[in-house]
Amino acid sequence: MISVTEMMGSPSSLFSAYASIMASTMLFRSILNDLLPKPVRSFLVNVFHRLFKCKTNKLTLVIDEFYNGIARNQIFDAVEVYLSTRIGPNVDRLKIDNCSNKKVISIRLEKNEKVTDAYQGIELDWKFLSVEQESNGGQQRDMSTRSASGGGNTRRSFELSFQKRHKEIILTSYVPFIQERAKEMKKKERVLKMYTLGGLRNGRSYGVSWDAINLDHPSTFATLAMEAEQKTAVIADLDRFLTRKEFYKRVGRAWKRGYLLYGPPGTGKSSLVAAMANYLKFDVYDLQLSNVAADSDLRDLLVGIGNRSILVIEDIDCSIDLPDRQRAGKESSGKNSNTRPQLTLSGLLNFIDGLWSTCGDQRVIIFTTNHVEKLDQALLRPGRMDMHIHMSYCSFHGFKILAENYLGISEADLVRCHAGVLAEIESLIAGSEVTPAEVAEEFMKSEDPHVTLDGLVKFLSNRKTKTKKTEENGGMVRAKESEMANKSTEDM
Ligand SMILES: Nc1ncnc2c1ncn2[C@@H]1O[C@H](COP(=O)(O)OP(=O)(O)OP(=O)(O)O)[C@@H](O)[C@H]1O
Ligand SMILES: [Mg+2]
Repeated sequence: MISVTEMMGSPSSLFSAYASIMASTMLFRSILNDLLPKPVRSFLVNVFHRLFKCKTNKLTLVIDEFYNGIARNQIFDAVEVYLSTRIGPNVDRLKIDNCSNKKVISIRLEKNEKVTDAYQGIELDWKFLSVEQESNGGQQRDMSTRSASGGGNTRRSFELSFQKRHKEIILTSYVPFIQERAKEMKKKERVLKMYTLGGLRNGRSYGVSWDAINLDHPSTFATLAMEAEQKTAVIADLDRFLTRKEFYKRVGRAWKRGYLLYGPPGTGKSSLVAAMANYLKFDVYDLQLSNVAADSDLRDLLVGIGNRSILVIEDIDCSIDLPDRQRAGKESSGKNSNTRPQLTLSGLLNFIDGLWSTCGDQRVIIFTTNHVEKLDQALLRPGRMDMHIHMSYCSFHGFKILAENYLGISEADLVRCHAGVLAEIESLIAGSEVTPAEVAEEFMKSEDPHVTLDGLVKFLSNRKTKTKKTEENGGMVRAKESEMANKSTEDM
């Protein structure tokens, strides 16, 4: 980079100097092209460039989006947030998006846009770059290149230029200042992100990565139908987790917490994940294990997860046929040992306990399952998942929360205006295996509370009759079977 300002005087002389340099560069190049072989040519061009380059008094810091091609560069994220407050009249193009229920518009620079800033009297020039990379056919990849926002194989970076003599102050004071400001801003107007697995580029040559969208899930602890003590226990656990940085450090444990949510479909496991994310203000990383082919991909993904985040692995029992440790061991020593290594349960557990624990703070991991009985014991043993949360069928308490959410009727109003139907619902709902999702669906059918509550009574009665019939049929089948069994023993 040539610092013309330092070498020349007025603007017109600056321009003519620049023009003459450009002209001589072009002339020099064309002579070289005609006369000299390529290696000599490139050598001379390098020397020519270096001659001018050594006169520059500007330093440019390059801040790539990804560090090592895997982990997000936290400075990049901070700069992106910080620069959104520094946009001046010279910027022509901006990207905006918003998260409807939060009324927050997030503003980002478009590619090649520039922003100027000043810090302790130092002039600073920022530029945002976004470059589509050529595919390299699976050979060595550019380690700063990943896709973070759905774009293909794009290298996104910021460049910060300033006078060289300010290097120390910029690195030791300005950059930390940006990080601090960004942290404050994020805390105030935090728009949560939901990360899912990105598409594989070039077949498998670029591995796997996360794509982000804004997380706009309305579920909160207030809207969640859950037993009161259970809800209080989960909230208290999260609060404790958030404030125990020193504790985790003192006892030498990674600052992470694991939750296993289990229960039938439609009982609110995914809703609880969203409520936890909204409560903690943590981003969510939704990992579909069935799309992860090998331990090495899993490692890349786990390292690429930011701090203050929730990693969710839904339906752990059926998302992948995780071979248990013994089976995996036997297979690897058998004839298939030279095939591509597959994702194993031990690989998964090791990442949770090992690698991931050592890099990063404030991580929550959540597994959900409909079939806790199918899970490998290794996953259930104490210390692996810190809290097991059973999401069950809708209770009377759960019904009242849903009535308030969906119909806007408080418990007091239910007692006052719908006492008769309320008593019926209380007796029907106990022991009936109706999920909160089913109750919520009944509540969606009409806006008139009388109609809705009567509808729910009908639904619960029907369910009770059906359950009774099924039980009776089951009983008859069992009686018939034992009768036949008895008969066959008598015949012998
Ligand atoms: N406990 C609950 N509290 C409030 N709403 C609920 C609850 N359970 C279910 N719902 C409603 O039902 C819908 C489905 O629930 P959700 O996806 O959370 O269930 P799930 O347990 O994750 O089911 P699955 O096991 O099929 O993934 C939600 O969008 C929500 O509207
Ligand atoms: Mg779910």
